Amino acid sequence: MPLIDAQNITYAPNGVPVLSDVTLVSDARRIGVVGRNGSGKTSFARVLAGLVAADKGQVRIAGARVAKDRKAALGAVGILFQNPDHQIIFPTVEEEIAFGLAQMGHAPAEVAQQVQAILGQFNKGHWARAAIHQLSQGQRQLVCLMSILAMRPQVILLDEPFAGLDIPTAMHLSRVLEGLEATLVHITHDPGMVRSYDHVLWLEGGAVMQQGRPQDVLQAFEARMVELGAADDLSDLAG
Ligand SMILES: Nc1ncnc2c1ncn2[C@@H]1O[C@H](COP(=O)(O)OP(=O)(O)OP(=O)(O)O)[C@@H](O)[C@H]1O
Repeated sequence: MPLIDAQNITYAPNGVPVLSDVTLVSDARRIGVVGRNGSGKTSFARVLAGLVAADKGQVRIAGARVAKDRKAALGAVGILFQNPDHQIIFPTVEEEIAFGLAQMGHAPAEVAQQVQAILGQFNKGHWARAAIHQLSQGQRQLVCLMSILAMRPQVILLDEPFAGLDIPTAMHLSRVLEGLEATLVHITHDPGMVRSYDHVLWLEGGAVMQQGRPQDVLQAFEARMVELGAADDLSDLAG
């Protein structure tokens, strides 16, 4: 079974069609998802992570039925949002990182040891007791990433993780992400971010417009974006 197996996903919260018949079945290690504002990228990420259930079709990541088996999902897939404040629940760094590990069922002593291990890996042992609200946005994003990595998911979903970060911070975080063993699914409206990837999926109006090799998909995507941008007709804007 492929690592990512999402077939014919339809998602219509409160009857509003957001995703229709979206399929991504892949073992590629670096996957990009591109699309305009409102094309359904974040919704697709939430379905892939099992945070919401598809209305039709099913998602398996590393064999786990992510929407049904939440405990297995934590070890299979992690999601890094655009805004760290949408993710952070706890006042201190160590509590935030410990939470997911505890949810996975690890004993308290093991949780404490793994929190120290992941902080040490990033030379941030001194952050353990730090108040998260006193960290910068880039630092809070790193706390979110460490929280995910501590759970060692096989797939990490990145939903525009660089928005709001300055160039050096974004470059640093980008290097950390690219160096990861885990499979990355990187959601972005910026084709430059995923040009070197193995597979790209283009969403348009909640459906797959095209998917395949980045050079093919991104060329078509960019041509379409320039065409739309050049048009005067604002009625063509999504939403
Ligand atoms: N729970 C919901 N109920 C109703 N409509 C929704 C819901 N979730 C998403 N939508 C709608 O689905 C569409 C896709 O939203 P989504 O956030 O997935 O797009 P996106 O591609 O991530 O956009 P952006 O790049 O602007 O973040 C939008 O029109 C949004 O308003």
